[in-house]
Formats: sequence, C-alpha cells, structure tokens
Amino acid sequence: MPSTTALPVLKPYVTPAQTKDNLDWAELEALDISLLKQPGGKQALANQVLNFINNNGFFYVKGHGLTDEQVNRQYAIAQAFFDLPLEEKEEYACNSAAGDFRGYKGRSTGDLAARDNDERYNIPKFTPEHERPHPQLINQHYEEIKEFSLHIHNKILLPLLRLFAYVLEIDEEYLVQVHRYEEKGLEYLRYMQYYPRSAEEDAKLGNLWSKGHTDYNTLTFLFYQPVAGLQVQQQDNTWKYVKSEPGAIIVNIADALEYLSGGFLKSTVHRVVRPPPDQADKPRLGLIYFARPEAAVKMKPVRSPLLERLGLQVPIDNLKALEGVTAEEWARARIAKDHRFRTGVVNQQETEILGGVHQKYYD
Ligand SMILES: O=C(O)CCC(=O)C(=O)O
Ligand SMILES: [Fe+2]
Repeated sequence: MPSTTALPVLKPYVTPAQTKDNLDWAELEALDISLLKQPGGKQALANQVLNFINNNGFFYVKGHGLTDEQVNRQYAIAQAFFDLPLEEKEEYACNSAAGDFRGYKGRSTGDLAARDNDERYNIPKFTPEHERPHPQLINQHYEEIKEFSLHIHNKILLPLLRLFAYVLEIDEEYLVQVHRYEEKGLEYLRYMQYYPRSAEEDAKLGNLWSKGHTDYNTLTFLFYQPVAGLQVQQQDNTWKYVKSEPGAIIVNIADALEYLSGGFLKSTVHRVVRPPPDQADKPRLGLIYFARPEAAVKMKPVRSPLLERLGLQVPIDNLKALEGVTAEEWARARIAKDHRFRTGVVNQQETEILGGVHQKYYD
C-alpha cells in the first residue's frame, strides 16, 4: 500500500453567531444559479437580473455547489495562516508598491496603524504564471485550495458571465472569452483578517474598518461571514448593512465589469464598519474571491442591443477615457495608489487613478 503522509490537524473554524442587533439591512436579490441547468431557468434568472441590476450591483448567489464544510475548511486554513508567526508571513510579502497583491499584506504599525488594520494573503490562479513560494501550511492544503478556487471560476463566475451576456443580448461567450483561466491575469482567492480596536479608537476613525470604495476586478465573491460590518451605498447615498446568509455567497460587481458592460452593470460602493457591540471584540475573518479579466483585456464597452434600446450605449466620459487601458493597468494603478497611502508615501488619498480617470468614490 502506498504510504500516506497525514496532514497536520487544523484547529476547527467555529462560525461566529449572528448579531442580535437589529441592523438596517439592504434588500438584496438571490440568484439560484442551479436553475441555469433547468428548462426556462436562464430566462427566469435574466428577468430577475433585469429587475435589480441597474440599481444595485450587490446580490446573493445560491445553488453554487460549494458546501458549508468546504467553506469552513477554507476558513480553518485562513485562521491557521494568520496564526503563523509574523516573520514567516512576511517572507511571502506582496509587492503592492508595484501593484501586485499576490502574497501577504501585513497591518500598518505606529502612526500609520489607523490607515490599515487588516492582514491579507492572496492566492493567485493555479497557473504557471503564478507559481511562487507559499508557506508550508498553504502547500499542505494546496490541492484543496486549488479545487475550491477552480470551482468558483468554472462553476460560479463563468455561468454568471454567460447570464450577464444573455441579459445584454450579446454573444453568450463574450465575457467568458476574456476570463480564460489559463491566460495571464491576477485573479485570486483572499484570506483576510481584521483586528478589533477599542470603541474609543474606532470612534476617532469614524468607526470605519475599510473606507468606501469600489473593487477594481470583475466580480467579488464574499463567503459566509456573520460578523456584520459590510455596508453597501444606496442610490440616495445612505448606507445599509449587507447580511451574510448561511449557504449564500454575497457577490458584488466591480469596475472592470462596469466598463466592459458599457456602464450597465454597476460597480457598487461599499465599506466595512465596526461590528455591533456583541461582535466587535473578535478578529473578523474574510474569505473572498476576486475574479479578474485577463491581463491584456482592454476596458472597452461592449455594443449591446439592450443598451442601444435603453439609450445607454454612448459611453460616459469616464468609460471613454478608459478604452485604451487594460484591466491589469487599472488594477495595478489602484493597488499601487492604495499602497502609497497605507505606507505613508502620501498623506491624502489620491483620487486620480490613471491619466484623467478618477476613482468613483472614496471616504
Ligand atoms: O470584508 C468585507 O466584508 C469586504 C472587504 C472588501 O470590500 C474588500 O476587500 O474589497
Ligand atoms: Fe471591496
């Protein structure tokens, strides 16, 4: 019999309890993507998308095929990763100064601590482009992390992109063709951990754990995390909490998809605030997948019969200015900009990302 090397046992991840606070939750639609396999399912989902997508780029995905057990295993690996000694994590530091988020990002310290209070480990696509050293803990769970990531790309991202293309009345493979897994591109799975601060410290920072922003990728997938804090900006500029529901993934549309879809799919502003009192005293883990277009894809709005009928086809100035910019250039510019603020190279958030194009929002 072949010898089997037993993996070290991971400390089980204990899912935190939902808050008892009565928060002002956003009303979000849930897309059950298992319906795509049933007759009439695609049209039913497309009708649902058409009803909400022009107001709000946040929604739930259900029927995605990942079990709670698989999600909790990823949280257990994330938890074990953040428990590693700081020196070990720092050996895998990302080069965010150059706009490259692969690997570890630590917390800022000293006077800069207020600007950045979370740790991240970004695990890129499992392709030759991204072969790189990882801590032993990650290597030991490599196949499991790969399977989880590939499921998100192939079984969740691609069906959603086909659905959106169907809604836009364009070739159903149009968006899929610019998200080929084997091609170059900085898509990644992120383990994330925020650290609690005292109520006094948080109050000085407006109770913000992460300032209002849009994401710069295609779609962001946020796995079940009942520690409340994520908020989405409404059309009237007010904020509502996004409730994490067991078994559901929270999905948000990000910049690249807004540009590719001619502004129809809205990259939606969100932030993270100090959790309610019954949840504020513990670290908050995050398990997030950031899907991205291939590196060389230009942010050129698609021509869509739907947008033409709606009179939305003419790109707004912002979209026009980005036509020659690749998805990779946009993401790198935003990552490097965040790096400069976080590390104190500049003391004001720079709002211009690339020649003449400004970030939509930042508070
Ligand atoms: O932690 C969260 O719930 C959201 C994180 C987020 O917005 C981000 O990392 O871009
Ligand atoms: Fe975000």
